[in-house]
Amino acid sequence: MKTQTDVDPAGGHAEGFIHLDRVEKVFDVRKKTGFMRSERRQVRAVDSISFAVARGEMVGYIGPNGAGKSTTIKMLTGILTPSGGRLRVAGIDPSRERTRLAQRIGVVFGQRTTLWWDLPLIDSYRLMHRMYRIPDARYAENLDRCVELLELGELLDVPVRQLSLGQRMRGDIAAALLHDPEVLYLDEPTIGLDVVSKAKVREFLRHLNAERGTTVLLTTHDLTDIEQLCRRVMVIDHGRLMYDGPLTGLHEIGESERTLMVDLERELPPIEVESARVVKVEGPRQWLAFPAAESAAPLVARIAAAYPLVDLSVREPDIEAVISRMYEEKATS
Ligand SMILES: Nc1ncnc2c1ncn2[C@@H]1O[C@H](COP(=O)(O)OP(=O)(O)OP(=O)(O)O)[C@@H](O)[C@H]1O
Repeated sequence: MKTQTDVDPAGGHAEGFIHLDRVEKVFDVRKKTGFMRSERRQVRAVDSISFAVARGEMVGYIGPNGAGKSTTIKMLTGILTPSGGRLRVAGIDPSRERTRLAQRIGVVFGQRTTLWWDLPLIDSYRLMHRMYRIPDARYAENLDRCVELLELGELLDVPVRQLSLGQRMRGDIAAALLHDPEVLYLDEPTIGLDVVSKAKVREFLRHLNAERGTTVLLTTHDLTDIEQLCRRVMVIDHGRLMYDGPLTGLHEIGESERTLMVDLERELPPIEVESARVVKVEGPRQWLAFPAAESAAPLVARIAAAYPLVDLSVREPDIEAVISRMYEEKATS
């Protein structure tokens, strides 16, 4: 399997800024097997995973439900202790020095908030200012930057429970960055957001990574997040690392397909065009599947030249489909 390693400026291989060496996490679970009876079972949530992420990289960490993504992130923050292997973040062993590490990392869980529900947004930030003992000047500078880039100005005095999901998510991202962390873990930061909010979050993360060199590990079910933000993606399934490389390579391995949705001026028979096939027609709207590794631009040009095209959009394949194709490929090779 292809693995990227960290290369130090002197030219040799150095330990990654985030470094996992055969890390494991096994949970002991009790399963009821009858009245007053239960059985002990072990769940291997993370199974001998090794990877290195260099400082300043923005990496996608994807996989189906229950694959082991959140467990990995919890070990990287020190919330969970690995059952085996070696793990370091910025040279720190997270489970041994959780408090020291907290000063250097930021975490955003899309499904949960770290903000105080009943307080205005700004009060949560003030509390974090104290909790993290952020020097006043640095706090003011970081807050100003986040307020500007995440468009939070009008929201600072609004209680968190009154914010929309997209506003709350931007508020949470700012909260994770007030203490200037070198690493940001994002677990589903765009889940449930509308198109405009997703675009704002992605734009901000791109800016953060480019301007501040923040190392980002991004967990998502939305492959568009990965496509727009990460040059490198790691795929985990059943606790094991299945792939580590560029997203295009993943599409090639899985021979996955993207979908082009086109709106025509009127109802027409299925479009006939090279390297794509119509999979659905509904009135003047048609859906075409085409290889995910190919650019959509020449396909769109061919359709526009031959058909009365009004509008279009491209949808990425879902992660589950890509991964099941990877398995099919393995089974037949
Ligand atoms: N505290 C726990 N006790 C027992 N089993 C757990 C615990 N936490 C996670 N697991 C199990 O470990 C496996 C991996 O779970 P994990 O939450 O890491 O997956 P995930 O990839 O984050 O999934 P999702 O995308 O659904 O959030 C699952 O089988 C889950 O049931």
